[in-house]
Amino acid sequence: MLIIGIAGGTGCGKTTVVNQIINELPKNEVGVISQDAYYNDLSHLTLEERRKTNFDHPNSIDFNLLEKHLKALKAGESVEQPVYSFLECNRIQKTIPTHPRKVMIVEGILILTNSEIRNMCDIKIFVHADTDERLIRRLKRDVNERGWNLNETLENYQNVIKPMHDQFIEPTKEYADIIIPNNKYNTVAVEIVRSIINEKLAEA
Ligand SMILES: Nc1ncnc2c1ncn2[C@@H]1O[C@H](COP(=O)(O)OP(=O)(O)O)[C@@H](O)[C@H]1O
Ligand SMILES: O=c1ccn([C@@H]2O[C@H](COP(=O)(O)O)[C@@H](O)[C@H]2O)c(=O)[nH]1
Repeated sequence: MLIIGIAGGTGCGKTTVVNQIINELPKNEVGVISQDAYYNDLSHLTLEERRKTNFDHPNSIDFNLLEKHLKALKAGESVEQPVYSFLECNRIQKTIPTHPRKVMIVEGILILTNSEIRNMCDIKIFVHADTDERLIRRLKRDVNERGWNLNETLENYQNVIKPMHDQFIEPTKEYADIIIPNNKYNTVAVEIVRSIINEKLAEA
């Protein structure tokens, strides 16, 4: 199993790039695991308390479970991937059966901060978009889809998201084998990653 790690700051376009990569690839040969599904279980807290959590610090992720699941998939076993609700700021009861695939993509802002996960990745990719571009995308998405208002997002961006990005996420660019510039849609980079995957699929 080839594991491809895709990191990058919030709003850089990781999910979009992953969807572009897997689009046109055989569905039963490539799987995706999202780091968001592995936020710590916060069921012991109220929604109000959960909304105050720092979701941009590496400690907010249950990396042990993510590592366990990746190892199981690599060993040919299926796992139950948690499902995360951004509106609830928590995992929900449902899980998604996730089966081993020839290629598994793991994406998330913090995945390259964890040395165990990093070492499991055969290819490490960092998606880059400028800070102002990411903030604009984030604002639109938080207000339209994730249950935050404009002021909450701006305040969170200044007090948590930006400092955490500078301290933990941006430095992981150094670990990347490939950096994808994504201020604009980057079809050439997507095509290159897709051809690497196709080569791997043809091997087996
Ligand atoms: N290259 C791009 N140009 C313009 N908008 C983009 C681009 N890539 C992603 N977006 C938009 O930005 C928002 C965040 O993208 P997303 O892929 O969810 O980022 P991430 O997963 O890194 O947080 C989405 O609304 C998406 O449609
Ligand atoms: O309940 C939550 C949990 C996390 N977030 C924010 O999500 C981003 C990471 O997701 P991307 O899709 O990669 O942007 C992170 O910056 C958290 O602040 C949230 O809003 N609510």
